[in-house]
Amino acid sequence: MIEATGLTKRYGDKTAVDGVSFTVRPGVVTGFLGPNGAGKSTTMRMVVGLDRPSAGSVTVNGAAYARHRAPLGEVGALLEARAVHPGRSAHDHLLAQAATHGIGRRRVQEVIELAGLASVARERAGTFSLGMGQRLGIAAALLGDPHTLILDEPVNGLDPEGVLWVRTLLRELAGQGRTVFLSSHLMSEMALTADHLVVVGRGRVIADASVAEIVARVPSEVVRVRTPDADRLEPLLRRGAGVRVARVQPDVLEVTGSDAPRIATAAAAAGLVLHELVPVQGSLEDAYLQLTAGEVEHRSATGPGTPVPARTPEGAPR
Ligand SMILES: Nc1ncnc2c1ncn2[C@@H]1O[C@H](COP(=O)(O)OP(=O)(O)OP(=O)(O)O)[C@@H](O)[C@H]1O
Repeated sequence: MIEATGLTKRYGDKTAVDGVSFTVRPGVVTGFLGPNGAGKSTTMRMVVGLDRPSAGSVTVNGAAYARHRAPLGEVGALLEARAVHPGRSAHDHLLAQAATHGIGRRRVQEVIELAGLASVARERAGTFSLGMGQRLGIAAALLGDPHTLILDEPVNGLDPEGVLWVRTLLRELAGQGRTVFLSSHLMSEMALTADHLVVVGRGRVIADASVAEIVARVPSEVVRVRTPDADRLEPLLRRGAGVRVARVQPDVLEVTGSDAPRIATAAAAAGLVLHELVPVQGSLEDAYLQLTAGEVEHRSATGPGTPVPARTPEGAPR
């Protein structure tokens, strides 16, 4: 369990984390989301004592990280995957960490195999790809068989097999009753991996709820209608003011600007049969973009809805 209370970090005039309070519970995967610069990494660094809070506090399993006698057995963290001596092999890197924390050689071999590093464990870590470096960072986080895992962007650079491995591993660890706290900018992956989300913007918590609750906050705009009478229903629905209808299959319409009761009423009045009438739920990405719309510090020129500038054949913007 991670408990942050009024956690604050200032760098000079800049308040990176601004009075953040949240609880990360055991037994579930909790995702930590927020735009670039929102304060996620700073918060995670404070959890493991790499940054000292300017105000407030954070505990792991009831005590500040530094107060734990065997911190690697309490918390495993992946914060900077590249924090490895490039001339050292993955095996030696893990062995050195294990030796300084009273962890045996057998556990080193276990995490090497668990992370899929067996074939490259004797190679210099400096030659590793981004994905292999991530695997090594995750192996190091697991070394002490910790109750709590904190992972900053664990799937960054991983291939699809690696992404699936991380997802399965984290869900298994949470299933064993451990606390799993991870950040990622990949919304589709977060939707598959996390049960609960803490969303931050400009250093403050803007949402703390289950994935399902956060997705449900976005009103469904599209209604999917399956009907053998699509040829007659389509023009009927189009008569409604502001209603748009897309024929996505011969017997399926996607309707925007109306709702399920109005569509059902119109169909019934005309004696048309419906086989399916489903409001289509928005994605986590839609919900996240709505939540953080006013919180983005570093907005790209081509945000959602912004036209992409046309390019000349040479590739230069016109
Ligand atoms: N050591 C530092 N000195 C000064 N400012 C810092 C320092 N570390 C972070 N910041 C600032 O604090 C804010 C939060 O940064 P942080 O890295 O925690 O955000 P983040 O949510 O992890 O971002 P990202 O998604 O880009 O990784 C940013 O504005 C950043 O520039």
